[in-house]
Amino acid sequence: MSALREKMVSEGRVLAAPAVSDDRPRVGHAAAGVSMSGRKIDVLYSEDAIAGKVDWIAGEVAGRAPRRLLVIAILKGSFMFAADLLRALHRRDLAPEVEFMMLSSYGTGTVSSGTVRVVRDIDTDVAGRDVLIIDDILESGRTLAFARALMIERGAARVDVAVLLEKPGKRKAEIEADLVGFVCPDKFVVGYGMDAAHAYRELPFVGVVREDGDG
Ligand SMILES: O=P(O)(O)OC[C@H]1O[C@H](OP(=O)(O)OP(=O)(O)O)[C@H](O)[C@@H]1O
Ligand SMILES: Nc1nc2[nH]cnc2c(=O)[nH]1
Repeated sequence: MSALREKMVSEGRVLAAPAVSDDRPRVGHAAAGVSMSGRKIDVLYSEDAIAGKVDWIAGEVAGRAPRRLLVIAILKGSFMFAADLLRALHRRDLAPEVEFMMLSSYGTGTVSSGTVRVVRDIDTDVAGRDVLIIDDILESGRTLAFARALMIERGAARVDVAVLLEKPGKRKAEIEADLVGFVCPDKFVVGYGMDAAHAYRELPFVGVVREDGDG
C-alpha cells in the first residue's frame, strides 16, 4: 500500500481492500473437485478454455459482417457468457446494441418443464435487423426455438444463435445453434451463469456437482 493510501485508510477516508484468503480454490485446466459450500464441483470447462471459445465465437460473428447487430442475451443463465462475449465482440470492432430477454422453463428443477415462460421481454424493435441470440446452453431446444421463432415473427432480417454449450441427442424442439462453444456430456452442469436451484451461477468455470457417494 502506498504511504498516501495508508494515511487515507488510517483516517477512515477510504476502505482497505479486504485481505485475499490464500485457500481460495485455484481453478485451472486440470482442477477437479473444487469445494463450494460443502459440495464438490468437478470442473468440466475451465476459465481459460471458456475464454478461448468465447474469443473464437466472437471471431465467427465478426466474420459474418452483421448489419445493425442486436445481441439478445437470454437471462438468467447467459449473463456471464453475454458479458464476456460482448467484450470479445468489441475487441473485434463490432458495436452491437444489447437487449435482455428473461425466459424460464426449468424453475428449480433439472428437467425442462416443457413450457417456456416469458419473464421479461425485450423492448427494442427487431424488424429488419440482424439478431444474435446468445444463451448458455442448448438442451431440449425449447428455450431457443421459442426465442428464435419470436424474433423471426417480429421481422428480424436474420437470426443467429450462439451458445456456450450444447447437449446433443436431447432435442425436443427443432433447432440447431449456429455457433457452439463446447459439445457437452449429458450431465446437469452449473457455473458460468448456470444454476442448480439458484446456486452456483457465480462460478467462473463450468462444472458438475458431485453426487453424494461420488467420492
Ligand atoms: O434447451 P432447453 O432445454 O430449453 O434448456 C436451455 C435453457 O435452460 C436454462 O434456462 P432456465 O429455464 O433454467 O432459466 P435460467 O436461465 O433463468 O436459469 C438455460 O439458461 C437455457 O436458457
Ligand atoms: N444449470 C443448467 N441449466 C440447464 N438447462 C438445460 N440444461 C441445463 C444444465 O445442464 N444445467
